[in-house]
Amino acid sequence: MLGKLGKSLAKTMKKLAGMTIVDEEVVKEVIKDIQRALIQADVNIKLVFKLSKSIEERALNEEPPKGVTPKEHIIRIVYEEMVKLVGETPKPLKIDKKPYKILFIGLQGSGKTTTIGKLSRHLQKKGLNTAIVCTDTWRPAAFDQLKQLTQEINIPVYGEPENKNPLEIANKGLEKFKDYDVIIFDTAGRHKEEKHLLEEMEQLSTAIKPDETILVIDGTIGQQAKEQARAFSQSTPVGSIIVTKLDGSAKGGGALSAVAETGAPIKFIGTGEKLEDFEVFDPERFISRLLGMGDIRSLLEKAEEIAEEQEVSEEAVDAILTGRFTLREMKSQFEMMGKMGPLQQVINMIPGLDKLPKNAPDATEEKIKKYLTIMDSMTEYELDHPEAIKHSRIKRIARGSGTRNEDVKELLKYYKVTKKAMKGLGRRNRGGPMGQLMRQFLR
Ligand SMILES: Nc1nc2c(ncn2[C@@H]2O[C@H](COP(=O)(O)OP(=O)(O)OP(=O)(O)O)[C@@H](O)[C@H]2O)c(=O)[nH]1
Repeated sequence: MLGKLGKSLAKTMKKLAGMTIVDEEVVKEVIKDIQRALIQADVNIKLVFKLSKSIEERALNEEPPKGVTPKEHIIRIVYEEMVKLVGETPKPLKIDKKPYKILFIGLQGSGKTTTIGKLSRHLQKKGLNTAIVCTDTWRPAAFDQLKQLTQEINIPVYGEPENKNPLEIANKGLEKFKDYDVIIFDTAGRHKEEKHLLEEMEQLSTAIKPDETILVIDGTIGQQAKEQARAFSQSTPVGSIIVTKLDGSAKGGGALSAVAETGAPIKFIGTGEKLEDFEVFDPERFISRLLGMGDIRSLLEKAEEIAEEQEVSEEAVDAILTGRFTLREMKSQFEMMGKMGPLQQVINMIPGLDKLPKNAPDATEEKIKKYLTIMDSMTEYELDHPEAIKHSRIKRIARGSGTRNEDVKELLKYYKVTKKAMKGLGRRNRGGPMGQLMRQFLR
């Protein structure tokens, strides 16, 4: 898969391995490497600069969401920007009528005939009855090539190597295969003049009335793919594109990005000479493989989960700012602690609360864990009414949580001090600077 580009990008991403803070130097170095790799892959220089600018801006300015490491954050940005470069959402081929007619166009040698064999196998595997019509009158051997390619998979091919009229062949084929689910039309890839080739495509398109016109582009031509896509789409409306020969091609990245730039969706890619060297093009999957990361999905899911948890923390902030601060709120704060950093650090950021650590017991990670265990042994009533927790309840809670009475008392003391310090906040405007600050630190 785009061998060299993939290798160098995967190597580049490894540079991020030890990064614990967003290190500007490392980010710049990584961007330089990406630039170099993409330019070598013949990606248009303007696109490369646009991409590196967005990566740099986002990497240095966007705060990593809590719970996402700086390394994961940068990988995610690189990944998202690279996906944009090749088209974002996958556009699958939808076979929604019968017979579904697909017209294949593309220059000679682009891999058109081979790709027709590949697609017919792909559709057949999906349970669709597929047939092929060969209208290439310029290269009579194309018919034999198709027959040979599809022999072992039992797909019928219609053609008349002696007939010089492609429209006639197309119509006959259409009639012959009218009961099939899909009919694929192969066309000529050359003419005496390119102009005539495009005219022939136009005529065929009018006669066949295809449900989909697929342009096959040779991935080794790099960014020239853009011009080719334009030229064809001017004579025949091109529905989608298949980029071939991405195996081992140094310029595949250029071809893919150039095509994506025209807005025509890339539906499949060819990755070898054999019928099975063919895959549905999914920009996200493609880029994760290129960056050498199989687990990018889970990384994105993690970021989404954290975003959801942030919504919960907003609720907690609202509760506090409206003056409600029971053990329940404190518990939910503790539960979010893992995502927010140590309480001490959080508290130190709030003006007015900075005095708290001096007379409050330290809230270390370990203590927070213990406090959570203790609160798990409390009843709903106790969580909502901390003032009701006296002697016998303390004893029961300590026993239930496997802690000592002193631990429960320490937790209650911690709660009281915190509540006192928070009291002043409640009366202030929720949208005021204090509210905003609270929201920020809980984010
Ligand atoms: N490595 C590699 N080779 C491919 C791929 N697709 C096609 N080829 C090769 O490219 C060459 C040209 O492919 P064809 O399918 O004959 O090309 P065509 O576009 O049909 O050519 P015309 O019939 O002359 O228009 C053949 O040698 C194929 O084996 C691919 O994805 N990877």
